[in-house]
This record gives sequence, C-alpha cells and structure tokens, in this order.
Amino acid sequence: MLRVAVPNKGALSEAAHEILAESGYRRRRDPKQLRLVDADNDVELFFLRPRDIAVYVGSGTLDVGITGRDLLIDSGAPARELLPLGFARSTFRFAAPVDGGVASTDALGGTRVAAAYPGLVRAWLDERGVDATVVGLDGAVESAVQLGIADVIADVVETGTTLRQAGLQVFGEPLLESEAVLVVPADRDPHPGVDVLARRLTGVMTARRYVLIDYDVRNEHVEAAAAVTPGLESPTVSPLHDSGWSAVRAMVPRADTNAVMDELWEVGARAILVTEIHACRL
Ligand SMILES: Nc1ncnc2c1ncn2[C@@H]1O[C@H](COP(=O)(O)OP(=O)(O)OP(=O)(O)O)[C@@H](O)[C@H]1O
Ligand SMILES: O=P(O)(O)OC[C@H]1O[C@H](OP(=O)(O)OP(=O)(O)O)[C@H](O)[C@@H]1O
Ligand SMILES: [Mg+2]
Repeated sequence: MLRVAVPNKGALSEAAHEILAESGYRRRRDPKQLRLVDADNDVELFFLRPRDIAVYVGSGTLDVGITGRDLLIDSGAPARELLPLGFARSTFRFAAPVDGGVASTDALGGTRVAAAYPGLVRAWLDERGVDATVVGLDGAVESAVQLGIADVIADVVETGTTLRQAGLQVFGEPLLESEAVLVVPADRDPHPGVDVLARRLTGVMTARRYVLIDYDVRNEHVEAAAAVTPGLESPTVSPLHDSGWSAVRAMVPRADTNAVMDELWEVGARAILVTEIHACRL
C-alpha cells in the first residue's frame, strides 16, 4: 500500500485535498482526521503539517508527499521533487522598510534577517558568502523589523499585500519561485505505486489547463478551422447528416478559449460549444 503524506492545514491543504479527490482518492470526513485508508486505490493517506512532510518522506517512513518547494528546501531533508503541482505558487523574497531600509542584496552583510524558513535563507547566504545573522521565527515575519529584532525579512510573497501593510518593500531577485510539489525519498527508487499517483495528478492538471471545443463547419472551411484548433495530435472531424457540413472536436488551452471561438466564427464555424474536461490521460 502506498503511504502518502498530505498537508493537514495551511495554505497548501485545501488545494492538495482537491487535486487528490479529483484524482479519484477518498476525501477525509473531518479536518481532525489524521489517517485514512483508501483500500480501493491501495493508498493510505497521512495528514501532517506541511513543514514536516519532507522529513517523513526523506526518512523513508512515508513513500511520497505533497509539500511546498520552499518547505522542502528549508527542511534539508533527503527528499527530492518529482512533480510540480501548479498550485500554492509564491516567491520567496527579501524585504526591508520602504523608508531608508536595506535596498540591495549587496548590503546584506552584517544585517539580521528574520525568516520562518531559516534553513533556506542560511543556505542562500552561505552560497554567496554573505555574513548575516538569520533570526528564526514561526510566522508573521513582516512585523520583525518594526519590532526591532531584525533589519530585513525574507518571506513568502504572493500578492505583496502583507508586505505593503507592514511598510516593507522587496529588494533583489527572488531567492526562489515556489509551488506545491510531489516529493519522494532522494536516496532510493520511488515506491512502484508512485507512478500511478503522479499520472493521475498530471491528468488532473492537464484537464484543468484545457477545454474541449466542438463546432460545425462547412466542408470547404474544415482545413481553415482545423488550423485554428489543431488539438494535441489532430482534431476529430466527423460527417454531419447534412453532407455539406462536418463536426469538429479538439482540445484547446483554457486561456485561449475566447480568442479561438472568435477565430472559428470568422472562418465560418457555427454551434461552437465549449465543455470542461474532468480527467484525462494523454
Ligand atoms: N499567501 C500564500 N500564497 C501562496 N502560497 C503560500 C502562501 N502562504 C504560504 N504559502 C505556501 O504554503 C506553504 C506553507 O504552508 P503552511 O501550511 O506553512 O502555510 P501557512 O498558511 O503559512 O500555514 P501557517 O501560517 O498556519 O503555519 C509554502 O509552500 C508557502 O510557499
Ligand atoms: O503576499 P501576500 O498575498 O500577502 O501573501 C504572503 C503572506 O501569506 C503568508 O502568511 P500567512 O497568512 O500564512 O501568515 P504567517 O506569516 O503567520 O504564516 C506568508 O507567510 C506571507 O506572510
Ligand atoms: Mg503562513
């Protein structure tokens, strides 16, 4: 049975539960549940703190887990990233007070850097030979400068709202671009069941990225329309009962949906329908 670590709370948790449910795995019934056996899928889910997941997987106690790339690096655990999962995207950045704070990574020497990811920040500083002190905190790091225990912070930034409210601004390049990732032990072959899990998750991510488009078009315009919707291999073209017309079906990137519909209309397509794809294997 594949033993899977899943975030029990925090920013990763809801989206992780959602993608697993869409991948056909059982949902836990209440948020306090710590373990769930899904015998039909031959998996056992363990609901753990996201910060601890790379530690469990790295030790080999659990076979695979969902965590953040930033948390994986911060842990220093012998686990590796197998598959990026496309949610909980954030950057990890330095920031300092808007008025008169540190404004460049060249000026970090001798400063105190507050962070809830001290391992990640220490490694970044050491790689560059920067002699700064890392002040490890649990969260709400944005308050550390105003409260006088640090000169700069290094933290997760998504919209930047929290930084702005604290009177801070980012400086330098991001230390990291993070997102949720599937992790496996670094020092051994993954459990054979990991392949199926990764394939299912990839299927859901693809299904989310594409829609299915159907339309009717006169036979003489099929080539022009097919060029607008080439699909993955090639669009499906079927005859309609009226022999002058064809029906066409293809996958289209979700982000392009309306532009594609506009172009199809221009080349004479009609009855253009867009539907969701719930799952796929490509
Ligand atoms: N606002 C955010 N937007 C996107 N990702 C985020 C955000 N906040 C945290 N993350 C990501 O979530 C993961 C941290 O998970 P964690 O559960 O610790 O989040 P959290 O919501 O900060 O939890 P808590 O603050 O309750 O400890 C990291 O990978 C981090 O990059
Ligand atoms: O750029 P933003 O969209 O504002 O998001 C980033 C903030 O979100 C998270 O905070 P969280 O609410 O988890 O609190 P914490 O700092 O105590 O973890 C993260 O630690 C940042 O503080
Ligand atoms: Mg947080």
